[in-house]
Amino acid sequence: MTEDAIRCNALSKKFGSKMAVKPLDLSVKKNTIYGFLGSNGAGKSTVIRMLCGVLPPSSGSGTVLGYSLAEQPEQIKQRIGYMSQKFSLYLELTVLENLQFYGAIYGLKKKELAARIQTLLRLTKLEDRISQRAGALSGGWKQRLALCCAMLHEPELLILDEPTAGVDPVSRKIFWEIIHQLKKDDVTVLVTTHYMDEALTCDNIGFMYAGNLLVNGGPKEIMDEYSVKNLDDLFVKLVEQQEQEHASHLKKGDSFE
Ligand SMILES: Nc1ncnc2c1ncn2[C@@H]1O[C@H](COP(=O)(O)OP(=O)(O)OP(=O)(O)O)[C@@H](O)[C@H]1O
Repeated sequence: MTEDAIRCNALSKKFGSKMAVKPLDLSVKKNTIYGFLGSNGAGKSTVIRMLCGVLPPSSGSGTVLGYSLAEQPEQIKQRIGYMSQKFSLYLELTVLENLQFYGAIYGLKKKELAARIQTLLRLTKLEDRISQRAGALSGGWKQRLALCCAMLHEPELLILDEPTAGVDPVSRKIFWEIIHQLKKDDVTVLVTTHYMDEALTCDNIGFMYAGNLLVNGGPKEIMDEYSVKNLDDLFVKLVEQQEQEHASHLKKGDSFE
C-alpha cells in the first residue's frame, strides 16, 4: 500500500475570531504532484505553514512523511523542501555562493554538497550561470535557483507556494518540466498555483475557498463531475456557487462562517 506523504485529519487554524482553515481532511500520496488551488485568502498558505511545522494548528492532527505535526515539527522541517512566495536569495552573492550558503545551513558536508550542487545545476540548467550574482538573474532563473536551494538536502517532499507567480510562460513551462522530473526522481510535490494549465498536469488537485476544501481529486475526474470543459470554468463555477450560497445565507440572516 502506498504510504501518504501528507495526511491531515480535521486540521484547522483560527487567527483571533477568523477561521482561516476550517477542519481539513487531506491526504497526498507519496510520489505524486498535488496542486493546491483557490482564491486569494482561501487559506492555502496557512495550510502550507502548518504542514511545514512552522505554524501550530488550532485543532485537528496531521502527519508529514509519517511525522506528527504536533509532536515532531523539527523532524518534518529537516525532511521537507519549502519554497515560500517570497523566497529569500542573497542577491549580492553568486548562484554558487547562494547554494554553498544554503548547503552549509543544512549542514551538508563539502563533498556531498558539491555533488548535490552539480546534480541540481544540471537539473535546472543553471550550470553556465554559477558566477552570476543572484540579483542579476531574471525572475525565472531566480525561481530555479530558489528551487535548487530548497532541494539541496534531498527532501522527499517539496512544498512550493506559488513558485511561478509573475514568471513568463516559457520559464513557467521549464519550471514545471523540472517539477515533473523531480516526481520521476521520487519526490512528492505539493504546489499552489493560480495557473490552471499548470494544475491540469497535477495528479490530484484540491480547491480551497474561504478556509474550506471544496473539491479534491484528479483534475479530469473533477471536470467530468462538474461538467466543465476546463479548470478555469471549474474555478469560476465553484466560486459562483459559494457566493450564491453566501448570499442566500445572508438573506436568511444566518451566519456564514
Ligand atoms: N498571521 C495571520 N494573522 C491573521 N490572519 C491571517 C494570518 N495569516 C493569514 N491570515 C488570514 O487567513 C486567511 C487565509 O490566508 P492565506 O494566506 O492562507 O490564503 P491563501 O489562500 O494562501 O491566499 P493567496 O493566494 O493570496 O496567497 C486570510 O484571510 C488571511 O488574511
